[in-house]
Amino acid sequence: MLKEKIVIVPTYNEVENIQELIDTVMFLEGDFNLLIIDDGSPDGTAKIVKENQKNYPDRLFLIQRKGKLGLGTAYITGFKWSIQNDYQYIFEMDADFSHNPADLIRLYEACHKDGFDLAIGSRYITGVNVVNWPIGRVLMSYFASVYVKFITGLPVKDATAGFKCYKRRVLEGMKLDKIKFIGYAFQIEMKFTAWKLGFQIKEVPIIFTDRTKGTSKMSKGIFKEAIFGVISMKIKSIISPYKLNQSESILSDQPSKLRELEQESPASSID
Ligand SMILES: Nc1nc2c(ncn2[C@@H]2O[C@H](COP(=O)(O)OP(=O)(O)O[C@H]3O[C@H](CO)[C@@H](O)[C@H](O)[C@@H]3O)[C@@H](O)[C@H]2O)c(=O)[nH]1
Repeated sequence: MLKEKIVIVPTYNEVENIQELIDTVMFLEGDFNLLIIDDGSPDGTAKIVKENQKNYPDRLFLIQRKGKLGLGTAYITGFKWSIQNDYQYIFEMDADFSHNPADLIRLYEACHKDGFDLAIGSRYITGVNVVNWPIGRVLMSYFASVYVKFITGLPVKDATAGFKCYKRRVLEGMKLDKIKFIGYAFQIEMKFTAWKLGFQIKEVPIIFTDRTKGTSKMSKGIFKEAIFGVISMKIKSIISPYKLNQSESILSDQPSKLRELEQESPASSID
């Protein structure tokens, strides 16, 4: 199996969605592989992933962490694993079908055919393409993007979007260990860092449909982190401008780097 595309999906209590998600991604045209980062979901999400691995031993992967450590650190763990395993196109996607897996193909094409470094599935290119979110959540999300643009200048209409395709070099070019946010502010920080490093970004219009199964993990803490985080990110970028990661590759020395990764996340196991 060609190690070209890997879709990273963080999960916390997604037992009602995970089986359908695996089936959908595995049957999608284009050979997308799937990496689930589960944070010890008490509802048994990881158990279902493990059962499915028997059918897709070379395409479905699972990293289990011992507790709920946040969306941001889950993705950073997944990015490092994906680089380590030589993937070229690395995707972020939610587990709950708010992102339509069929749109993975459009994100891939924006990078592969059109040559962009980072493709973002965007809700706010033409109006507001969000279905079934309460009006308060839509307004918060929309104005979060306006706020981010006002403070930082980031030329992206959907700053908190969590549906993306990165070319490998974007993630290699970042100092992933310096990414500091763990909630949805992580999504802003990743885009801001890619933009500051000069990568080419394309927003691809998508329709975001609220989950019909399970619950959102949005909290007041996550909201606060985003509000204050944007200001601190902007100040940090003035004090010490972003620079490309100059080490040959963050994972060039594989055995020793693997050891480092294991030491960093002693509470995780990879299947
Ligand atoms: N491993 C792990 N996964 C997590 C955690 N918190 C959330 N997740 C997983 O991350 C995905 C998104 O979480 P939701 O809680 O469903 O997000 P949302 O409220 O629908 O938020 C959406 O909108 C945000 C703001 O626009 C986006 O930033 C976000 O990515 C997402 O698209 C889901 O697959 C969920 O299981 C965590 O601490 N650990």
